[in-house]
Amino acid sequence: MKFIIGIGGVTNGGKTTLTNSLLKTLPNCCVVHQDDFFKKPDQIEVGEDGFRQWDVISALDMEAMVNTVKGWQENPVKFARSHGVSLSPEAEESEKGTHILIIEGFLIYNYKPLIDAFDKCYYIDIPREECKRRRSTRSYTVPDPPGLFDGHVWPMFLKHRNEMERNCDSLEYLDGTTSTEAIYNNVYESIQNSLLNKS
Ligand SMILES: Nc1ncnc2c1ncn2[C@@H]1O[C@H](COP(=O)(O)OP(=O)(O)OP(=O)(O)O)[C@@H](O)[C@H]1O
Ligand SMILES: NC(=O)c1ccc[n+]([C@@H]2O[C@H](CO)[C@@H](O)[C@H]2O)c1
Repeated sequence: MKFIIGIGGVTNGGKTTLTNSLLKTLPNCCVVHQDDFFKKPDQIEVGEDGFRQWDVISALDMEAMVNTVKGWQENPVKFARSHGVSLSPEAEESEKGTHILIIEGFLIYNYKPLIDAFDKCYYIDIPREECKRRRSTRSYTVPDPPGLFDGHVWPMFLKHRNEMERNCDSLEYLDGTTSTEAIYNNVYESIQNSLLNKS
């Protein structure tokens, strides 16, 4: 059985933290991080507002991301091996066993060719001020210029959140201000229930 889990949500909501905990405990579990598909800085458009437009879908090579997901769907055993993920003896025999893929990122529900792939769609939310506070402690490969959060990151987040709600009808919202343990326990239990129902 193949099972694809989406961990979406606002920047700094805790997607990577949750994903890393799930990767440690879910069996035969691979991951695709949307941030790995950002285009190079010189390919990112500069908007009328003067900011490089990082928080839009065209900043990402989504075709390459979808192809990576297809690679896992076609041969999860080969994908796991080439990404250093160890498999249970049962899962080593291709069609036997359960293979899980986590797709993690801030715009994973805003690209139509990806939406149908998900068996489960989680979405982590945090309030604006908490998001701004957490973001100010982070350092990305390209540091945020002054004013980026208020001028680009948050307005784009609001736009995409509306768009996503129109695209997806099976989102499960998670409160990213609760403890990392509480979020993990909640999601782990929900995944176990879904796996039981699918098998
Ligand atoms: N439940 C939580 N409570 C408080 N802080 C948290 C929680 N989860 C994550 N954090 C903190 O928030 C910051 C962002 O976490 P993380 O990298 O997991 O978010 P993200 O959603 O993957 O962000 P991005 O998409 O911008 O990379 C980190 O400093 C992390 O330690
Ligand atoms: N990973 C990167 O290359 C990069 C560069 C510049 C900005 N970002 C930010 O990452 C967040 C998504 O995780 C977005 O809010 C981008 O602004 C990422």
